[in-house]
Amino acid sequence: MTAISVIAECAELVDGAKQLARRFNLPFGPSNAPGLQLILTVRGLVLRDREQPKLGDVWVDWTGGAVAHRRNFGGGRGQAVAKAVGLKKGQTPSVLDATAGLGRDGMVLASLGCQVSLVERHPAVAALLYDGYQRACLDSDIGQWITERVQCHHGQSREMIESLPQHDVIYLDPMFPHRQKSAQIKKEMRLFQQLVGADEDADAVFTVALQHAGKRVVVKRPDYADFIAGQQPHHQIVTKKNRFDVYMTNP
Ligand SMILES: C[S@@+](CC[C@H](N)C(=O)[O-])C[C@H]1O[C@@H](n2cnc3c(N)ncnc32)[C@H](O)[C@@H]1O
Repeated sequence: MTAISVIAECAELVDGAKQLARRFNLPFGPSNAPGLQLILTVRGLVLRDREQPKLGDVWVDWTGGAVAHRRNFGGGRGQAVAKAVGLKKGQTPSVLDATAGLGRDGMVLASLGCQVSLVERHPAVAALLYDGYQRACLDSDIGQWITERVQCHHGQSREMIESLPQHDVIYLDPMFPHRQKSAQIKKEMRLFQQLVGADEDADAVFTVALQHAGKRVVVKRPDYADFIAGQQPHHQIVTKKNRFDVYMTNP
């Protein structure tokens, strides 16, 4: 795993940054530590590569930017991810997003009315996710429904799937090696890949998900990827770059 340390942007944030480091079991400081840094700033928690600052910062912002744009103009229930989980008029399934990452897909589903449990195992990604969640809960536009519909969990999804109450849908979007040359991959995604690496246990998580999902398991894959665990889905929703393989648990 890439080395990562937590630091504060200014003296007033040092206590908060130390608390965060303890909560996610990450080292605090020093400010010149090599590798990646989680920096607590006045606008929120950001991930930065000290040696490659041009890659920019990664953070979770559900109130503005691309996530808000997708929420407002992304196509609502017509979006592929919504169709894949079975969102229809009068049907808003509960979703356990077992590979939450920065929570973008989960957020789309919550904005459309689903109860969403986000599960993320990587401590730095989970810290970014919690930070974005806490800020979103306080937002005057989206805070109320975020608080009512979204829960964040830090842990291994196999364990969380077994311990959380049953959800209608288990959603999986494991990291998949990119086919493009690295220069073509979005800078943010490069930083994220460097941090998280490959999700080698995806097939095992899928097997547990099939045993526990109330209605279906949905797996997001790049268009060139094989089926997860070599298993043919019951149906697929295909977009330009991705597909959503849908496995019904009671076909
Ligand atoms: C491709 S990203 C997901 C992106 C996400 N769908 C989004 O919209 O932001 C995959 C994430 O799943 C997490 N992950 C993979 N396997 C996991 C597991 N078994 N338990 C918990 N988290 C897992 C990885 O750490 C990574 O952050």
